[in-house]
Amino acid sequence: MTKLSVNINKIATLRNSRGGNNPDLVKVALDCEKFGAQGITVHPRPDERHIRYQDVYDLKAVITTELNIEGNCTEDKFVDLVLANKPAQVTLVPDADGQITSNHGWDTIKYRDYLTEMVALFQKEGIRVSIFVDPSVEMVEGAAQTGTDRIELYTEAYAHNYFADREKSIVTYIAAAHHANKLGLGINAGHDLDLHNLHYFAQSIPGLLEVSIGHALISDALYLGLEATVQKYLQQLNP
Ligand SMILES: CC(=O)[C@@H](O)[C@H](O)COP(=O)(O)O
Ligand SMILES: NCC(=O)COP(=O)(O)O
Repeated sequence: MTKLSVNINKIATLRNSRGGNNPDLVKVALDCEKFGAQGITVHPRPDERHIRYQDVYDLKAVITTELNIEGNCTEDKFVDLVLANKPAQVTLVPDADGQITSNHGWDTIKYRDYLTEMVALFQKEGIRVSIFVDPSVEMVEGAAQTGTDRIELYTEAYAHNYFADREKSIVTYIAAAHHANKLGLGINAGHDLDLHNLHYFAQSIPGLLEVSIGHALISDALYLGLEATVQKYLQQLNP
């Protein structure tokens, strides 16, 4: 079974646009869980333009499914936040300053020693670690050498090319997934997955444990409502 972790960054973006607490981020997270989501993902960024550091404490106190905190572990504030909250999972994403959204995975070969240290630091606290990577056998190989529990395949390229040629767009992901399975790494995936491209991705990737989805899911909820939307995504994953 592939789990759905709902990324609620966009709810925080909407809330922050008026300075109050509408929509209520914690309530949305609890509702996502009530509607069937098996996890909540947040990706705090240093400028706190959506998820604020305090949000992570507030969420950790109440959610009952897995909390997945994504972000850049070269930021001390991020590392401290993760260690203080001890989520079920931390996903290490190599964001550059001022980046609009995530746009590449870690170079797990160049930064292998650094990542090995970070993985050990989080694992020592009982936190499962996932490293965000491009769909490349070499990057999966490098990730395995860090001791990480999982990788998260960066799916922007797949999503972008899905309508032009879905068979071609998934080739590198299948190869990366086979290699991860061979090395005993768990597989997560995310970025720009939506109701069009999710089912084909989930059925094509062997051993896909979790997807984290935010932008499209929250956008769909404007039309369909949050409950129906979460259920539609769950249906695409595990028909
Ligand atoms: C790692 C990843 O692909 C997502 O977390 C994405 O970066 C969401 O972040 P934003 O909501 O800031 O775009
Ligand atoms: N890890 C990917 C994620 O959390 C959500 O990405 P997106 O669906 O907002 O593109």
